[in-house]
Amino acid sequence: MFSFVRIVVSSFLRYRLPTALLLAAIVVELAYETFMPLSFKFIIDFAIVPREYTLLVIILCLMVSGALASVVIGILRDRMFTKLGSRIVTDYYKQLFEKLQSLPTEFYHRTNGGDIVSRFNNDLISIDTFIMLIPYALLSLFGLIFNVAVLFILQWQLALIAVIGLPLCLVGPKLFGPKAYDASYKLKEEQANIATAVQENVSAQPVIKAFGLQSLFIKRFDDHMTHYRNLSSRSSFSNFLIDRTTNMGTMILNLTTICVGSLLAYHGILSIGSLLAFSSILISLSYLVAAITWLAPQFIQATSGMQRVRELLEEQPSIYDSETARDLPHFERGIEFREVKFGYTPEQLSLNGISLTIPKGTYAAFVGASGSGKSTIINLLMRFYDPQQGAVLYDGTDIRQIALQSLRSQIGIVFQESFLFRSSIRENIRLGKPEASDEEVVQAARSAEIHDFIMSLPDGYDTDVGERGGRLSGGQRQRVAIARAIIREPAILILDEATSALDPATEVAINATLQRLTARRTVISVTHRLASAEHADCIYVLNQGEVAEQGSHQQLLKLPAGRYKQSWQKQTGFEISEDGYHVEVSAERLKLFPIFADMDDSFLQGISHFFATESYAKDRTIIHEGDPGDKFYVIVRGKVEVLKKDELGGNARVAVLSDGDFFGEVALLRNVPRTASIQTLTPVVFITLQREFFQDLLKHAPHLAEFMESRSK
Ligand SMILES: Nc1ncnc2c1ncn2[C@@H]1O[C@H](COP(=O)(O)OP(=O)(O)OP(=O)(O)O)[C@@H](O)[C@H]1O
Repeated sequence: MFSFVRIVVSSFLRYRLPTALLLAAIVVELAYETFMPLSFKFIIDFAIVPREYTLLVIILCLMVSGALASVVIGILRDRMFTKLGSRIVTDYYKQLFEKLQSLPTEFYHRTNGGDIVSRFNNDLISIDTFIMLIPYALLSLFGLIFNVAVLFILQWQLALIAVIGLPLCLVGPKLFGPKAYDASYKLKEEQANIATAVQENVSAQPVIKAFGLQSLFIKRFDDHMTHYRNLSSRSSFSNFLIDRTTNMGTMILNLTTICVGSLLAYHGILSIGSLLAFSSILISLSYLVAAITWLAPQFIQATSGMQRVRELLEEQPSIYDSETARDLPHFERGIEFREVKFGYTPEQLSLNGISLTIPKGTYAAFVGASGSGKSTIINLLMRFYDPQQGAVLYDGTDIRQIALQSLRSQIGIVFQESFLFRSSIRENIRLGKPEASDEEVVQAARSAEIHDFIMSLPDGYDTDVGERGGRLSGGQRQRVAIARAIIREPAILILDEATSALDPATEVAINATLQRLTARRTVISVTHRLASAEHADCIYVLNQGEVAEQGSHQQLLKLPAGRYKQSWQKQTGFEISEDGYHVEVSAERLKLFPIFADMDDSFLQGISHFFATESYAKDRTIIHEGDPGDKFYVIVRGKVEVLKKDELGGNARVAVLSDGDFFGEVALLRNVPRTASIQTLTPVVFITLQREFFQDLLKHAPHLAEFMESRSK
């Protein structure tokens, strides 16, 4: 609590003049408010009883002008304070937001989005509410001190009783304050959990609907609510107890002093005017104590809110410019990974001793199965993380010795799903180079081959792209993202699965654009789709965090039984029509599936005509665990995840499948329930074969039917 007061005081001290004026205004108001009850003594004892008319008029005039001055000064103070208070609060918002910009990717991987948002939504708002009450708090606190001082001037014995009794009022806050603080802090944590749960639930609606998980999530939310209810009632009850016990204290105090005061007045020890002044000061004291107890819960909420805000402000970024960091001069020679070992967690290495060099002006592609470490290469190249061993070097300089801003300003990156901000197309492109002229924006859009489309829109470059770019198609979004990356004329262009989430026709078109754009540039591409890497100068095939093979497409195809060759064979053999709605598969390719491996070519030729093409958007559940199985699926393009129900009723990912992978072969032979659910992670094109067609064909080849049966047993 003291640190909260210290932080608030230091925030005010940054604005010394307005703070000094504010305090002066408060002193004037206090003087008037304390004088008011005291006026009874002067009016009765010095003017009415001795019948001093002139003095009476002077006192009344003083009271009226004092009231007027107090009102005017009060309004000025309100005006001044609202400006000062909101400036201080916006400073906190800014500090927190700036902090978020400085925190590394690793922080965002381990922190819930809802928790961060809740620090803005709940914690800063409780601080805001209390700061706006500060003048009121100061008036109440200093009012208490001023009034007690006046009591001593009036009658010290009686004042002593009041002062001894005052701590009675503080018993409640002392006893219940820590409990209220604790409950308030936990309540805020739970509010953050609820925000996270709601945020996750909204994003996961397609999965929730597809798997019929509504009741499971309602049950989980109920658990949150039970916890929230308990914490909320604990927090409020502690605050009520503080309020109630303080009021009891003031009641006892008032009663005692009024009784004693009346007895003193009866015996002529205290004048009537003093008794009246005394009791009205006591009444205002009770109001002040009530005000302070009303403020206590706000103070407690703000203190626990400030604790959570400070936790975030004190978060130490793991990636920052070292004191010796220098700007990277224009990128000239190349990038080197030297014996790089890196793991996101101590238990698992995601890159295990990577050594390679990418010379300037070349195209390097990283390919490999899901989880092989492709994205991790980019995370280290961008210095989102630092390696635990070895080093990443640009032009021979360790990346840790390069100023981050100068490094990233030379890199343009296109992600798999490029985030567009809710503003115009022009502004989205310009984000790549904030100082770019309109001509440069148009030039970048032309290079990304989206200028004509933009010009066909009624608002052209001023068209609002909608939330996350939702008013544009996936391909258009990606082209805007390409324009955003190249407007800065980056020395290095990074493509992180840049075309993987697109439908086949759009993918082909954007790959063609990229091929034109990437000529003579240093390009680093990460992709699971080998066709996108075919033209690279060097392809690195990653396997479990190591480079398993490297070389050009032709060199890699020559490696006998090489990983690349196998993956290439797996991903090729499909002919996709231009619109992407029809896929032909060759008999040769079918032979690579174990179920067809021993069948003769003419039979496979026959089967190939019975494959249907099916396309699905991202986040669709195409197979539910337990459903009857009647189809064999081959992924022509795209990624799916295989999910199995866990003990808690949720779905656990057991594998990720991509181009050339297949599932459900047993469904060709008999009707067995699906053993897992399949959900698309990107738009996916499948070819599928129905059991009834396959079985019909088998009828014409009885020897194969027998063979298949024997294999399946
Ligand atoms: N933030 C993270 N925290 C912990 N482990 C991670 C994290 N990101 C990736 N990993 C792990 O590191 C390994 C390499 O992951 P990476 O994302 O680089 O693979 P990838 O080849 O890009 O896979 P994909 O093609 O599925 O994106 C995987 O085992 C993955 O589980």
